[in-house]
Amino acid sequence: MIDQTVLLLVIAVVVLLAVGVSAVTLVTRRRRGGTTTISPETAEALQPELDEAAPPVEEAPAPTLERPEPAAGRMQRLRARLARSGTVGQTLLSILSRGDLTESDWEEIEETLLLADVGIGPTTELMDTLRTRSKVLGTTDPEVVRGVLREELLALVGESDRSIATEPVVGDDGRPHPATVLVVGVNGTGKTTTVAKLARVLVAEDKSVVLGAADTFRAAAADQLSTWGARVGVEVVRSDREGADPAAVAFDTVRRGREESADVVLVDTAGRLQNKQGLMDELGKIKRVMSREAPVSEVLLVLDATTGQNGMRQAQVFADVVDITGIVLTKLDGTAKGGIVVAVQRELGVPVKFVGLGEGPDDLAPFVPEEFVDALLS
Ligand SMILES: Nc1nc2c(ncn2[C@@H]2O[C@H](COP(=O)(O)OP(=O)(O)OP(=O)(O)O)[C@@H](O)[C@H]2O)c(=O)[nH]1
Repeated sequence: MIDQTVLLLVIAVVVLLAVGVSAVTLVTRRRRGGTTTISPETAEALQPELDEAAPPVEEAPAPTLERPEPAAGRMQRLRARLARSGTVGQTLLSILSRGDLTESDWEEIEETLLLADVGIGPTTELMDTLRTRSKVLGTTDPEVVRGVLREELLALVGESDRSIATEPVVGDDGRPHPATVLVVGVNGTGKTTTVAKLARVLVAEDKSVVLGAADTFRAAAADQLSTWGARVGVEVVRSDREGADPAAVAFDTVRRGREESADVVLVDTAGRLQNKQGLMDELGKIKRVMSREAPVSEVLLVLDATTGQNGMRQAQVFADVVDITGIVLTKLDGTAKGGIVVAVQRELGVPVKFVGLGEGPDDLAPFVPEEFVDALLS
């Protein structure tokens, strides 16, 4: 009898100990954030202890994704930011409206154009056509003069395909791959912010996008891109190691884009001075390595509009290393040197596709020549 009681007591102690150990293990695992699978019976038996031991886990609210502003019409919205560039248009209008222009008036026109960074070639061209047309017209009517100047400035900016590749294409291997866009330029021109802003433009067009943080010199650049990406639900491929091979990150980004069947892959690169041969060679390598996974559809050169002729020299070297297919002219807000739009297109033979008009997330506008010229003359 006593034996039976002792036996029952021992069994009760063992069961209690087993329940206690399971409860402690489960609580510890929950606190580490891991997961485990237990039977429904055990879960039921443990529930009271668990409820007491661990406070209910509060679900983090799902982040609300931003809906970026559609790209169309942005230049119109941001037109006031071109006010400083507009001084060139205003000055030309006032000189041309004087009538019977003297040589000193023409010199003033020339100086205005050169100061606005239009460049020598395009300036001479515009002067010639304006001389001819003003003689033929023989009028000082401000509206007529404005019309002539508008036409000639538009001709100078020129027509071009300013779209960027955003459609997946079928590769030589018969598999589809995303449009891939490599973004390059010297330090501080606004590459990282441009990549982020471009992602927003694409998201606004319902494109799926993967970003690559191949600026591995500056950890902050990858953080910056990740933050911007998270705001619109765009994945960012990056390396945990500072100074990692940027070509490897670029390659992984394209591969990830393929796995995800993304429409577009955008790759940010570190700023590099055009006279550092090693860094320029590295850029060539990034492009080559990316191409192993999918041909590079687009190379965008980001130029700071405020750097004038120096920017032009950079552009030429970049164009020699990686075929540039388009220019993004940043910081066009707050500069009187809007003429760089004309000069850079002429010099490189590739169009300005986007312009940066501020630091806000949607302050990147597709470049529309008519809206640009109208802003200069308003
Ligand atoms: N006003 C104005 N500022 C801009 C524009 N685009 C970029 N910026 C600013 O320029 C600064 C540099 O931008 P980043 O995107 O970090 O430049 P980055 O080329 O990636 O820099 P590195 O990686 O160091 O070469 C930031 O303060 C941006 O907000 C623009 O269109 N207008």
